[in-house]
Amino acid sequence: MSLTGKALRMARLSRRGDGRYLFVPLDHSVSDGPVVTGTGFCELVRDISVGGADAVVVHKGRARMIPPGLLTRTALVVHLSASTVHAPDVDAKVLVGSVEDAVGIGADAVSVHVNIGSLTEAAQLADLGVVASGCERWGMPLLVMIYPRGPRVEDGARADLVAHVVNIAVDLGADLVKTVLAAPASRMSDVVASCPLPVLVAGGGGGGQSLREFASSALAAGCSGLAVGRRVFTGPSPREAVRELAEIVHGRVLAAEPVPPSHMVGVL
Ligand SMILES: O=C(CO)COP(=O)(O)O
Repeated sequence: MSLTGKALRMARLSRRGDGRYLFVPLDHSVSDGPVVTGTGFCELVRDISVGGADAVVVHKGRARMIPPGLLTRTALVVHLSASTVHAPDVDAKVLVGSVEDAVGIGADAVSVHVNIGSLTEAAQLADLGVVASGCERWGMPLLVMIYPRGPRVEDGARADLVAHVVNIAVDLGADLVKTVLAAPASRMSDVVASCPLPVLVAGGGGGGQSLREFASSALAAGCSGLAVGRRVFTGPSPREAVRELAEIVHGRVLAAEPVPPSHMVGVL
């Protein structure tokens, strides 16, 4: 692959260079409410980085609060979509930023969320098209978070539906796709086989499965990675949770890496 902005940034997204990805989304502060108390955010990012995550996913304003020293080994994905639990339609994602915003922040990638089957699917697809064009112009990798989700979707974990939505992301310009783990998890291999791009699965709230079981079943089905948020940052030790996940995703324990000194963490 020749050196382009997209190729260089894509390489930064897989920290071990193995084409596997462990992302920790922290965009829940927009959708659901604060992830941690104000001053704890940088410590959380530090734990996530030391634990071995490949990237964090945050909105642009929060991204500006992360001390740069924390993002030398862990990449930054700026999320461009938003909706909240208070909306009349929680599935109606809107764009709240641009690829140019993300370039200015120094992002390694942007992400966009699309709910196929939602009442505003058409607008979300149009937004994806705009962002994908911007990503091509700027050499910015595009992570598309795409789900069968909305009033017209009876079973959003059905493998054929999941295969359909990931291929929409492929057709509209994604570089990486994030979606739901199909149920049963063994059917996720059909989804992965249908998709020419790396597929990451979202962590979800648990549903009775341990984090290790969830992660192992996703990787066993051929997924290229995970995006786990709540089960990292609501647990007793985000650093240990990330370490455990990194071992499953990358297949080996991280060699001891120096912990960034606290002066690089700063305060909010
Ligand atoms: O990708 C995700 C949110 O953007 C997944 O988050 P959860 O692990 O909290 O479901």
